[in-house]
Amino acid sequence: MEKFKILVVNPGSTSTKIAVYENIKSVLLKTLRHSSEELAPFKDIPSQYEFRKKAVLDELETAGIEVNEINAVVGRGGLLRPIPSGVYEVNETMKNDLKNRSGKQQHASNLGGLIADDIAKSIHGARAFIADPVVVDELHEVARITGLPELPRTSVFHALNQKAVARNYARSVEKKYEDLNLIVAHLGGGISVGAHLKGQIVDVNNALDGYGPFSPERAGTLPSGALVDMCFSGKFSHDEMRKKVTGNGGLMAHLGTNQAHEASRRAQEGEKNAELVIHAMAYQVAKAVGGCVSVLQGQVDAVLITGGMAQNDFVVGFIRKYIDWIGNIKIYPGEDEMSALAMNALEVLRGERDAKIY
Ligand SMILES: Nc1ncnc2c1ncn2[C@@H]1O[C@H](COP(=O)(O)OP(=O)(O)O)[C@@H](O)[C@H]1O
Ligand SMILES: CCCC(=O)OP(=O)(O)O
Repeated sequence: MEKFKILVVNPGSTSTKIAVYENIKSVLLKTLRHSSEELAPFKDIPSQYEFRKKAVLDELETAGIEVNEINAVVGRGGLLRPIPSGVYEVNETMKNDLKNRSGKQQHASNLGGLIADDIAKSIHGARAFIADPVVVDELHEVARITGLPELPRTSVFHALNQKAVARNYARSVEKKYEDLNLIVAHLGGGISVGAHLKGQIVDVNNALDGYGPFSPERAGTLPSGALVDMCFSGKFSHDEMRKKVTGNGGLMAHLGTNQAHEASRRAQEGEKNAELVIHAMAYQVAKAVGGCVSVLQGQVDAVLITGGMAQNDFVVGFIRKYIDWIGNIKIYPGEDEMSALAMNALEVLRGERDAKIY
């Protein structure tokens, strides 16, 4: 069987994850965590481009992996226009949108497709892809409506990992994803809680700058009147307000760190405010899960808790206190994004599926 080498590049808000697969076998898997201090010198996400790309190339060099032997580079997809789930070949339209479409709405995942394309271009014959970007949109029409017609709800979340973990669970119980009703809570730098109705994520919060639980670096749902007044107080620029909502909100605002494991350690060492804030974050996650139970009309096969913070029993313990009554809670610590990205690319390289055109 032909052997394909696939480089996976996954820039998150608080990390850069790098992997290399030879067919289905992982030969490199590395998570670089970025503290708020490390990212502070960068004025915005585009200016992190060289830093994140160098991190990827340095890891390959350290691991002794020859770049020229790579057949495909697959990146986590960013803030494109809303699109169906799937694997997409990086093209000029996509690159243009990754650079320009989102305006002041920014996320590190925008760099995934760009870095993938850049590295692939330097290798003879290599291809560049993204898969299940953060804008995958399967919302039910009723879930889109807000109290202002000009501000509908939008789908911006951990689509890649939500789908990958949900499919893993389905495999583990020998059922089809499309036959199950699942609730998936991804607890990363941002937090998303999605209602999966027979394979479609019909409701999910906007984990970036919309609404939902606050997270290590996002403010989540805020009192809208007070937010409007703050915007017009004259004390903050547009960019500063944006940064409060995404980047400097959540644990960052309350505790000065975007690293939940540090916040959790402080809480367990007796820092009362750290404990209260973590409890509050967990409480908001639990309320979102409860909302999804209603969306699924009580027909829930399982609740899956995943993402970086799912590795932490202290955080997960608070959530479970409020949701254990639902039953069948499964924990998937970390994420399955790297292998999901690699397998998407592998299937295209093997000709088992077509890459979609953006
Ligand atoms: N063992 C752990 N305990 C608690 N929090 C953790 C642990 N490992 C990672 N995290 C937290 O998870 C968050 C990052 O989630 P992750 O999904 O890995 O990254 P990103 O959102 O950047 O893609 C950070 O706040 C990090 O501190
Ligand atoms: C942009 C939505 C997905 C998200 O929040 O990802 P991170 O947790 O990696 O920042």
